[in-house]
Amino acid sequence: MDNGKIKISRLFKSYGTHMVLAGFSAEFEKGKTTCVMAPSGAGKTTLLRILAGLEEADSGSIEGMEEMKKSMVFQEDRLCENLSASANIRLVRQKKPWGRDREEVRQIREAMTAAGLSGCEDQPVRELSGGMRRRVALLRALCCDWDILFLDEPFKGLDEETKKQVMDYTKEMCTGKTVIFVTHDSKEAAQMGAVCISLDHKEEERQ
Ligand SMILES: Nc1ncnc2c1ncn2[C@@H]1O[C@H](COP(=O)(O)OP(=O)(O)OP(=O)(O)O)[C@@H](O)[C@H]1O
Repeated sequence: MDNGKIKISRLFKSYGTHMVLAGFSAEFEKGKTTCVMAPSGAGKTTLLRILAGLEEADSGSIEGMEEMKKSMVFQEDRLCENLSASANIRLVRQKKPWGRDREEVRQIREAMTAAGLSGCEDQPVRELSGGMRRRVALLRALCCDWDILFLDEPFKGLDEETKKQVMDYTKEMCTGKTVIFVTHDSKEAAQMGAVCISLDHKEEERQ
């Protein structure tokens, strides 16, 4: 086993009679961003959920990520509506009460500023716009202790200018780390400096 790679071999996953993953195999290089591209419904989220341990494959193997701490941005924001933006970001961190750890306050403020959310720290997320909530969800996943990050269309719904700002910050935070990124948009993949692989292989695998 090559320690620098995550090796996925012949993953199968069906829902009832619907085969979503039909023997998917790939290698993801550690320390790099890999983009998984495929049309809608091809099974990208299913693959991420299996890799993140949220769902089991019917068969196949995944090697090389046993010890890795995982973080994920889902397609949905999955925020706690009544908590503030900063409290949502801190939910998945080990922490002292907010304000006691000056370094943490500095880090979160800096991240929020980088994502264009300066001034929203104490605002309940139910009062934020869709694009602001998306960025809180992204920061929550980025600002915790992780070895591998799964991004499921993380920039969806952001306007072009905000998207560029947030992508630049995300790329900086992901430099040298292992990221698996799902998108439909090849421009996003290029901007993230990602190596692209396709999931659109089902028919040839079935033959
Ligand atoms: N829990 C489930 N039960 C039944 N079918 C499911 C379930 N989850 C996903 N599917 C089906 O599996 C297929 C792949 O879904 P998935 O969400 O993985 O695709 P995707 O490539 O991420 O799509 P999109 O780009 O639209 O998000 C779809 O046909 C979907 O309806």
